[in-house]
Amino acid sequence: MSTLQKDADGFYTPAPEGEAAPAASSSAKPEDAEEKNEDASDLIKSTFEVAVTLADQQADPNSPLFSIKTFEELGLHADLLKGIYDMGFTKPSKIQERALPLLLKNPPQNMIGQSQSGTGKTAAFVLTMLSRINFSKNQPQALCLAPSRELARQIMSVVVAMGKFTPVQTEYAIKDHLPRDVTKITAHIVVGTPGTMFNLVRKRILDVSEVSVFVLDEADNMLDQDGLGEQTLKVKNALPKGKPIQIILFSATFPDHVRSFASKFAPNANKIELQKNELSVEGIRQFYMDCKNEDQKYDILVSLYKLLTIGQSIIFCQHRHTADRISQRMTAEGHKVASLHGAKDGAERDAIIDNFREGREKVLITTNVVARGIDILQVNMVVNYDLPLMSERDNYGNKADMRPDIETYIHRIGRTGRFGRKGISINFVHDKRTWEQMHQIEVALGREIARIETTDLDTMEEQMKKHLK
Ligand SMILES: Nc1ncnc2c1ncn2[C@@H]1O[C@H](COP(=O)(O)OP(=O)(O)OP(=O)(O)O)[C@@H](O)[C@H]1O
Repeated sequence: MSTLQKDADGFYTPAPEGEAAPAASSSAKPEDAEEKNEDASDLIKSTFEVAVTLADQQADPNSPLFSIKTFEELGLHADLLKGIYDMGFTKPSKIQERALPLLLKNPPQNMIGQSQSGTGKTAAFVLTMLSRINFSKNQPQALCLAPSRELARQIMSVVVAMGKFTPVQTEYAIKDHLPRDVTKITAHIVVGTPGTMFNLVRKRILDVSEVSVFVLDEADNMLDQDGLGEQTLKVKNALPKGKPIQIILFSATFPDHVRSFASKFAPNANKIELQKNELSVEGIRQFYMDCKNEDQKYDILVSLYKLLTIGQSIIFCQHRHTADRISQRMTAEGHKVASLHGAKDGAERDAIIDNFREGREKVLITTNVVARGIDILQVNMVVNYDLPLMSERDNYGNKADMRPDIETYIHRIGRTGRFGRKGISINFVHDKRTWEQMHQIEVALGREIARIETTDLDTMEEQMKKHLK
């Protein structure tokens, strides 16, 4: 069992002996030393460290329940354990080790949990929702919000898989999903996007009087005042007052400007936080290519096609019209690519992501709509055709893309390198401004982004094969 000590800032960190090595020493491990037949949990063992702050100052961090090493130690119902093992999970990942004992404790406590992309946050909150349902009541008891329908559908697939041996009933709160004449949702767990979830509450189709768990996945995005924050807050404000509701916020990123709002949204939460220099996983090797101009970005993307299809790849553009334009052009030139963005209708979006998930499409050209949360293990390459930028208002109040959006960058590249796997990201830069924006990202993350000559695809292929091996 891990031994924890309190540091000067009041964070609990593992004592030096026994526990996992911190990031610096684990990065010194030669890549080749990775054993090929380790089980999946071993792959992500000790690649990062988290700081845990307990809301309850009296809690004993040395208690055996503070961090678990097996799912059995959680005292879960046998049907849930069966679900976990049926999914092929043998032991908890680091975030699950740390978060689950705190999440499952009674009386329930709020949680603000941060861990890198692809490290198993979903299972932590899904297991919490499932373990808090009273299956004899046919009423919604747990709500989960995500920023996109694609992510809501993926989370639901985890609820269904993990709850396979339980009588759990589920429902979506995503656009155009429920039949128009529906009057009442009786499912135990409802997963969806904030606008649709609020509409269902407002129309009294979704009765929230029995809700006891409220989860925000990609919480920093869900609380962002310029984006989904308003709708998310409306859902929260509709929840019953004077009744304890466990609020759970998870993300790989919590930028400073949302941290204080998150603490108000989930008061007295137990907190699990990453260090600033540990925000991206080590398995993702980052490159950039210096393109002559915008036009050459397209030519280079086409020349990369063979590499893009070695496994699966996601190409991120800043705007929908760019994603459409390059996918139409590539298709016309005989390449097989799919494009996905928020202007397509729900059914089409579902079909596109399902085709990609099943491997029927190998290259997905998209926008930030799938930057967060999407978990497709075969994706080994991410291309930032356009770097992610923050929209800011210019002097005339018009929206202009300016500063690099560090959080979105972390989430975008995190679509590869899932759960200890290896991945590659390539950024296209084409002038001084885009190079500087990329450099700011490099500095913020403290990880090298290596240059690859645009003409040197052989080196790229070599590097890629070596890294992904
Ligand atoms: N204990 C475990 N053992 C084996 N595989 C696991 C375990 N926990 C999670 N996984 C797998 O790891 C992958 C990544 O998990 P998940 O999608 O929950 O990551 P995440 O932390 O939510 O990432 P992101 O920040 O990108 O949303 C999934 O394919 C999941 O099935």
